[in-house]
Amino acid sequence: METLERNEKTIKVAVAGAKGRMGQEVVKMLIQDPTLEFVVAVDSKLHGVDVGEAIGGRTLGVQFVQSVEEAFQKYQPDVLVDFTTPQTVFQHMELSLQYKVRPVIGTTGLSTEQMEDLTRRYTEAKLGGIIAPNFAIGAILCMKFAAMAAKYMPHVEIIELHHDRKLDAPSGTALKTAELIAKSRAELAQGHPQEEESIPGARGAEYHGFRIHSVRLPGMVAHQEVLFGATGQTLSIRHDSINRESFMPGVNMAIKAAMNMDTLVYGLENLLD
Ligand SMILES: NC(=O)C1=CN([C@@H]2O[C@H](COP(=O)(O)OP(=O)(O)OC[C@H]3O[C@@H](n4cnc5c(N)ncnc54)[C@H](OP(=O)(O)O)[C@@H]3O)[C@@H](O)[C@H]2O)C=CC1
Ligand SMILES: O=C(O)C1=N[C@H](C(=O)O)C[C@H](O)C1
Repeated sequence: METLERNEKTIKVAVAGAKGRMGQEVVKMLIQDPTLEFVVAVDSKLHGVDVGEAIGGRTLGVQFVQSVEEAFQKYQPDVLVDFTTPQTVFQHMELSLQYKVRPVIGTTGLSTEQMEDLTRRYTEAKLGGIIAPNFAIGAILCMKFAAMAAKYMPHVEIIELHHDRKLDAPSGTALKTAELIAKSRAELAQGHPQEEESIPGARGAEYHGFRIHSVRLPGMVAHQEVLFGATGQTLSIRHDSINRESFMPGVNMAIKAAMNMDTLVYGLENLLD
């Protein structure tokens, strides 16, 4: 049986959601980086099964355990990478805090209140970690460019497009983009004041006076277009992730950065600037 080499100087990483679309990419990335040690994965239905075999690759000598708590108790990882569901991620972050395991969270769908609560508690505990709604560098640039443009072209709508297995809407990326736009543009109610929807939802979700539209279709991965309008001109800023490898340099960077941080940050841009 082929097994991963163990090295005391590496960063020990646990993965929650390793059987999922993103989790499988994370596993591939971890086993290619000799400075990272993939020690355990979490999946309640697959406990005891080798992760490599479960995701259709070579045997890795790393097994699934039933819960994040079991992973922490048995393997004492330095970092938890989480790509699970909006319903489970908050509890995983509470356990990370309790066991002092640094979280690298890609899972979207945490509420603003949950995020504020976690940020306060992690800061008090001086435990570093990151919640990033998008780990692709192009998506971060899309958000930044959109925030810059909104200052000069405040009429804006966001269209985000994803695969049809996605649970949350709007996407975490669209929400973060919207937050940045709302901060940089003057408050403005867009569209015709007497506008009416003949089919409810036709104009999308309203956020601080502008609209967010969510498209879900098979064949899509992760895409976002931010559209601006002004007299006689429009501007479109678009990002496309055409595969899930696009997120991996960001996840790799976050794992390493988390080891040297003592606060919880929201957004990959916090590690870049
Ligand atoms: N930040 C970023 O750059 C990106 C973030 N995402 C986000 O990542 C998340 C996952 O996306 P994706 O990989 O497509 O989703 P998937 O549904 O493919 O994967 C989620 C995985 O989590 C597992 N899971 C569910 N509950 C638990 C639990 N309590 N403990 C351990 N594992 C659990 C699921 O197992 P089972 O099916 O057996 O329940 C599944 O294998 C989403 O929130 C998505 O928005 C996605 C892409 C990029
Ligand atoms: O579910 C996805 O796939 C993605 N989710 C994240 C989000 O909600 O923004 C990041 C990326 O868009 C892919």
